[in-house]
Amino acid sequence: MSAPQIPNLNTLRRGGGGLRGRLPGRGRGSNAAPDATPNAGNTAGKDQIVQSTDGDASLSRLSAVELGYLDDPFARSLTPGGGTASRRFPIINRGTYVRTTAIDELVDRFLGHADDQHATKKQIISLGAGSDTRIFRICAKQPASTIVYHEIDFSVNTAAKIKTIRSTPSLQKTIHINEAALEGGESGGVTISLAGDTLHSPSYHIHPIDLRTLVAETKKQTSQESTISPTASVAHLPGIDTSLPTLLISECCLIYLSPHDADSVVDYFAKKVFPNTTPLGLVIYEPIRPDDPFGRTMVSNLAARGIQLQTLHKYSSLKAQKQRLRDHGFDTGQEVADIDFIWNRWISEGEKERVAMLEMLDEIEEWRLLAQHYCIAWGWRDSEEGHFIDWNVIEKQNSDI
Ligand SMILES: C[S@@+](CC[C@H](N)C(=O)[O-])C[C@H]1O[C@@H](n2cnc3c(N)ncnc32)[C@H](O)[C@@H]1O
Repeated sequence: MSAPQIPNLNTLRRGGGGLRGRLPGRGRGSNAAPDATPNAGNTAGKDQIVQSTDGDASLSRLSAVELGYLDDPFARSLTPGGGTASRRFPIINRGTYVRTTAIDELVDRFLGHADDQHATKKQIISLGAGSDTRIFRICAKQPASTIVYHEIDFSVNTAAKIKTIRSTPSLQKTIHINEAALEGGESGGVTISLAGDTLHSPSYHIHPIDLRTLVAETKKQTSQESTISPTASVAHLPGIDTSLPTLLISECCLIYLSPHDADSVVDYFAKKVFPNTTPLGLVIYEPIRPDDPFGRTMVSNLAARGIQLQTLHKYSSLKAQKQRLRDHGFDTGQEVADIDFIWNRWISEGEKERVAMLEMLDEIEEWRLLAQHYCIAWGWRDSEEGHFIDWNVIEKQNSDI
C-alpha cells in the first residue's frame, strides 16, 4: 500500500494535512511528484503521474524496512533518490508489511523449497515492477539457476533501475552480473541496450515496455495470423520461456490501465503467449470497494492528484476479482482475501505481537477500514505435476462479502 494510492487519512479525519514524508522525484527529471496535477490533462502527463507511483511504492517499502516491519537489504539502494524522509503513518507501514508478506508467501509457495536440488525451474513476470526488490530477495536465498525473472515497466523506470544496478555492486553480485557486462555490450550472457533501459541476463530480464502496446501487438497478430505461435508472440519479450511454470504478478499495476487494456494484457499472456499446457498463475494486489464512504474519499483524493484507478469499478469487490481470474482461464483455482483478513488470518500471533511493538497504532478502526479496501487475488491453471499445489491450502476469504 503506497501513499498516493490510499486516502489521505488526515482528510478523512478532519479535512486537511498529509503524509509525513515528502516524495522526492526520481533523477533525470523523469517522474513528476504525485501532486503534479498540471500535467494530468494530457496523455504524457497522465503517464508521468502513473510512472511516479513507483517512487511512492518504494518509499513506503523503505519506511516499513527502516522501522523493522520488513527485512529487505535492497530497499534503500533501489529507492529512487535514496529515500530520505520516508517515514509513513503506522497504518501505512502495517499495510506495506501485510501486502509484501502476503505476496512473498504466494511467491515462495510457487517457487518451492530453495534447497530442493531437483526443483523445477520457474519463471516470474512482474507487470509494472518499478523499483521492486523481489528478484534480489529471491536470488539472495536460492540459486539464480532455478529462476527466470522478468520485469516490465515504462522505459523511464527501467532505465532508472538499470542505472541503479550499474552503480551498486551489492545488487550486481546478488543477481550475478559482473562489472564488465555493465560497461556495455555483451559479457557473461548479460546485455544492456545502448539506451540503458533493457537488461538481459540468464536469469533476470528487464523490459522497457508500455503494457498497453502489448494489446496492440496482440491485435496485430490476430489480424495477421489465424493461429498464433507462442514464439511469434514473445519476439518483443526476449528471454520468456513459454514452457516454464510461470507466475504473473501485478502489484498495483493493472489498475492504472483501462479495463479493456488490463484484460487484454492478462489475456495476452494467458491465452496468446503461454500455451494452455503451461502451468500459469496470477497474483493481483490492488484497491477494492470504491463505493462506500471510505472508498469514495479514496477515489476523490486520488483524482485530485491526477491519479485514476481505472479498473477499480469493474473489479470493485472480492467476488468481481474472483470472477476476473475465472474469466482469464485460471480454472484450477481462484481465491481472494482483503488485507484485513490476511493480517488476521495469515500472520501468526507471534509476528503480530512483534509488529505491534514496532510503532504505536491507535487507529485500529482506521487500520481496519484501510485494510478492507485492498485485496490480493490469486488464480492458477495447473498441470498434473501440481506446481501451484501449495496454493490450495492457503486460507481464503468468503468472496460473497
Ligand atoms: C504503484 S507502482 C508499483 C511498483 C511495484 N509493482 C511495487 O509494488 O513496488 C505501479 C507501477 O506500474 C507501472 N505501470 C503502470 N502502467 C504501466 C504500463 N502501461 N506499462 C508499464 N508499466 C506500467 C508504473 O510505471 C509503476 O512503476
